[in-house]
Amino acid sequence: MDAIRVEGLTKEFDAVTAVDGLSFAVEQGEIFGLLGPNGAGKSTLINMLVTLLDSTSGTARVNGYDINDETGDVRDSLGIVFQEPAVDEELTGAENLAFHARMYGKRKAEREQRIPEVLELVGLADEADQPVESYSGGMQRRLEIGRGLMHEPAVLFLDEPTTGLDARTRRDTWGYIQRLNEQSDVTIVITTHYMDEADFLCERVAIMDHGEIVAVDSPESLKDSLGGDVVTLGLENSSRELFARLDEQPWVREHTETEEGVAVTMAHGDTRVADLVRLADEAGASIASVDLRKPTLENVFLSLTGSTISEREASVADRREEDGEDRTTAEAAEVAE
Ligand SMILES: Nc1ncnc2c1ncn2[C@@H]1O[C@H](COP(=O)(O)OP(=O)(O)OP(=O)(O)O)[C@@H](O)[C@H]1O
Repeated sequence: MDAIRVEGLTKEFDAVTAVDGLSFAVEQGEIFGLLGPNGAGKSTLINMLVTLLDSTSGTARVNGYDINDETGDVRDSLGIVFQEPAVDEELTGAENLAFHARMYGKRKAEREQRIPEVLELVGLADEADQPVESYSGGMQRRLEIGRGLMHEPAVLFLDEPTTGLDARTRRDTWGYIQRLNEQSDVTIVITTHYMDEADFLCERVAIMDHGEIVAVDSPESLKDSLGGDVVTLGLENSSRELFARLDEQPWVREHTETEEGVAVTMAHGDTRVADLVRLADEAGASIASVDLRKPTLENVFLSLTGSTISEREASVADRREEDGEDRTTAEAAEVAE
């Protein structure tokens, strides 16, 4: 059974189709990323999957339960960590977890067993009895994640888990997320607009744009679909012999003469630089420079959508500024429903 199976899921707000007929599946135990610029529809999708928002049409199952007909079972089987802080700063880490566990109806004995387990998982065992207001930003985020794990959900949703954290703390947080996925086998769904986060953390990534999924695959395959890494050799003398030798190599996908020398496309370019230097040497070409470029998920997004993520975010920000009032009204109507 898939952890999540989505079929034709759609959400329309008045004038906007925020999620447009999505179909995809998340396997059990994987870290799955929803990657896209602000406004792509990630939060709307997650809110439907966790049953906080009704869909306009389509279906989805989370842990086998239907999001329209079995909302209670869906909620019991998942954990969610929102972007906004949900822990009480005046309580200690352990007290926050105890409070959450009581809300989920866990008995005292269960709570006493689960709290230290969770604190250990998120690396806060030593700070369990300190007030949360003394925690750093990264520690608070880890406590939020721990809170989402208290009732042992099969699927954990993390909405933009490292937004607002500095670079070092973001990397540390990725490490904790990976470890808890390995240690507790929980399926993790992350929304992010950070390319490096999706690349580093996720086994598979769905790239979202304008409410649609434009590609789903592992970061490696997505990047590989662009044709491979490009190593550019700057040459002091143009060498026909080198081009002939490159033609003979089965691992060379393509080579093009450039102003400075030759650009060679291949998989795993970093392991081929030594081969290229040897070939140039054998062909009597002298190398002036070597440059290795690996495609990023940003390049993948650009090739699939024709814009960079930042260009998309800038245009969404402009649009939101223009019709800010309408959005607020629509949101209020939605909440009131
Ligand atoms: N309550 C609402 N009423 C009207 N339009 C909405 C509402 N919620 C979202 N939208 C619109 O739906 C689209 C998708 O928004 P959504 O928040 O799901 O995107 P996102 O990828 O999660 O981006 P962000 O990270 O900025 O939340 C956007 O065009 C947004 O303006």
